Amino acid sequence: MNGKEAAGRKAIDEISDGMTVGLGTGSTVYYFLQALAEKMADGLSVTGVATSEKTVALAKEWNIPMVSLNSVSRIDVTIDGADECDPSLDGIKGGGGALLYEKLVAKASEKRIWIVDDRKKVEQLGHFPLPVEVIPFGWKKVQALMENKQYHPALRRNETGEPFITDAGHYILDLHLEKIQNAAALADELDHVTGIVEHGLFVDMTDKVLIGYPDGHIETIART
Ligand SMILES: O=C(CO)[C@H](O)[C@H](O)COP(=O)(O)O
Repeated sequence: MNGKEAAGRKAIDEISDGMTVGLGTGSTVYYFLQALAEKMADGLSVTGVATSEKTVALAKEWNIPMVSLNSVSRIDVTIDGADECDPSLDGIKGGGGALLYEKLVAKASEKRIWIVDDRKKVEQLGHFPLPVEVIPFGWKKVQALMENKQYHPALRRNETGEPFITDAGHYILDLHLEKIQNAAALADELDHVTGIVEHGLFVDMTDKVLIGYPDGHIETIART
């Protein structure tokens, strides 16, 4: 057991029969999907809405029925990972490149729960590079703007050195900020830059965080 596995498996307690569940992306969500598949083999019935092609593939492998975001009127709960989470339950997501679909699914959800290991818990956001999804057309203009603002953008690349392409066909600029003084203000600023499709700041969007520790225990922080 490690912290990610502990948190991922604990999230199964949030799921009831008949729910429509948003399925996040990443190595912590992997453990949640595994636990979900086990429960479904025992008779639990849920429908999933995936946040990435990777999650679609895992869900198919584990026979978790999937529907598209367009075809559901509501999602009961979404279980997703995060790259950093601060004491107000704001965070950075998109380390796996799925931030756009993750935010769309999160916004369509009644309840949003993050599963993280203890290394993701921070006092202040920003040490983890902030992913910003940009359209390929003219992306260097957005990069130049981010450079002018001293946001230290770096184009994300894959193992072969090519630009990383998101499931929606966009590029990612990772902003090396070190410290984010005001997450809401930065989110608002990035929301208004032409060419930026989405960013990985999730502000006021999470209801509960399950933090897993290496010894298997869980710390729960809920929005009050
Ligand atoms: O935002 C994400 C993907 O876009 C992930 O939730 C985040 O990167 C955490 O991943 P992991 O659980 O593998 O550490």
